[in-house]
Amino acid sequence: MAAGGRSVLPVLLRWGPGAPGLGPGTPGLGAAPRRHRHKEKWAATAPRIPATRLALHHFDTNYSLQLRERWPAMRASLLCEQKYGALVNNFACADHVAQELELHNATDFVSEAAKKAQSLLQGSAAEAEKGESTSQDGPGGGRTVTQAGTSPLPPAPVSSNIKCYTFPRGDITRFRPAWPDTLGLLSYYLMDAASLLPVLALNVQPDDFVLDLCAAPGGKTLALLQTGACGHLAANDVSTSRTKRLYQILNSYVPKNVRETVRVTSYDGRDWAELEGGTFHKVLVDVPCTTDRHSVMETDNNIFHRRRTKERQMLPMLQLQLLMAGILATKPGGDVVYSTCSLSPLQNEYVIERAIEIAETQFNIMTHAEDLSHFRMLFQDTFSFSSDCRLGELVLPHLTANFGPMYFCKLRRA
Ligand SMILES: C[S@@+](CC[C@H](N)C(=O)[O-])C[C@H]1O[C@@H](n2cnc3c(N)ncnc32)[C@H](O)[C@@H]1O
Repeated sequence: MAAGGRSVLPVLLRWGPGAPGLGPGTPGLGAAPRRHRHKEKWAATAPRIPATRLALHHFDTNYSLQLRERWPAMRASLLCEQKYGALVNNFACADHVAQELELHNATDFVSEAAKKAQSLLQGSAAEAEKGESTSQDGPGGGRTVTQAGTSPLPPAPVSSNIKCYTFPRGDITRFRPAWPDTLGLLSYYLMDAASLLPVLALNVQPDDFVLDLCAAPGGKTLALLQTGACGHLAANDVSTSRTKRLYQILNSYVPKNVRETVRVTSYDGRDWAELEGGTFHKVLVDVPCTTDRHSVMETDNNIFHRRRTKERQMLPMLQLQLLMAGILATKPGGDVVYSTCSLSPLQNEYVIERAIEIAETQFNIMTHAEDLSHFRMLFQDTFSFSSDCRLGELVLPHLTANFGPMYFCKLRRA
């Protein structure tokens, strides 16, 4: 591969704030700062509006157009306490953990989905068999075969090594903090349960080489390790302070002999392909985004702070560059999962579409977005999904299932 993440920069730059659809007032990105003669005086005397209010105003403007009558309920959900899932730590001696969680009426939504997938698979196999025998036995059998052939495709199986407990819809019980086992490893990790979906979509297979390009603080890295399937895991994050949190998570949840196999780095992910192009079977690109829920609730590290306007406007560009680096880091035939925790199509489907186009036109790499609609079917008891996504899937915050937002899309490199 001649060109890496950075060398594609001139091409990608055309997709900056000056490009159509990303300029001032563009839905999802907010207005660019305006030059004003009295700006300094204005800035000195204007009342400080908290970043959380700026975020809410921005979302009200854009998401009310995008989501229409569904926005008020989603807005209320974003402003309410979010739900968590308890990712069970398979490395801890935690035999009784599942029992205790089940005693409190929590269920492992991953194994529930796996059971559902299994019964759907058996159902469609039986249907196909029935269709076949009818076609052989009776008159007009050809028609019956066609009917059996049009039944929905069976869903792909779900990794059963990952276990994550959630309380049922409408139940807002909180998990108690995790406790250490005799070796000091914590029993479970509390996270937005929707964050597991990109990891499940990656579908890590035994001995896969896996790259987690934007890994810190490490919830998804930990989930990837729980599969027990990674032949090699590289966890990278440009931020050294956030990488320290990744180390803390590894130290608290993963035994020494396993964490020593994880390669932790702090490179700018956009440069990855220059370092190691085409080497990974599976790549997770969980990009920085407007973190919609955090932005309306927390003042700290808020991307809607006025001094971060430019950074926020450049997010889709950074996301695209990271996704391109992820595609270039993947082996032919390998998979990339891209994810954000934003509702904005500019950070979701548009980034995917542009990446597919650039991979083809600039690098002669063909990629296609995989159909993940079976996720909607398998996980509908736990999450509320959008039905409007052109590519990938989007978990919508809902008052009875207050997870997400979480967008994820899987690209297969030809
Ligand atoms: C959404 S967070 C990742 C969360 C993480 N995957 C998890 O599950 O805990 C996005 C991360 O991207 C990192 N990041 C931002 N720019 C980056 C870059 N150019 N290269 C690599 N990482 C970057 C940020 O430091 C941040 O930790």
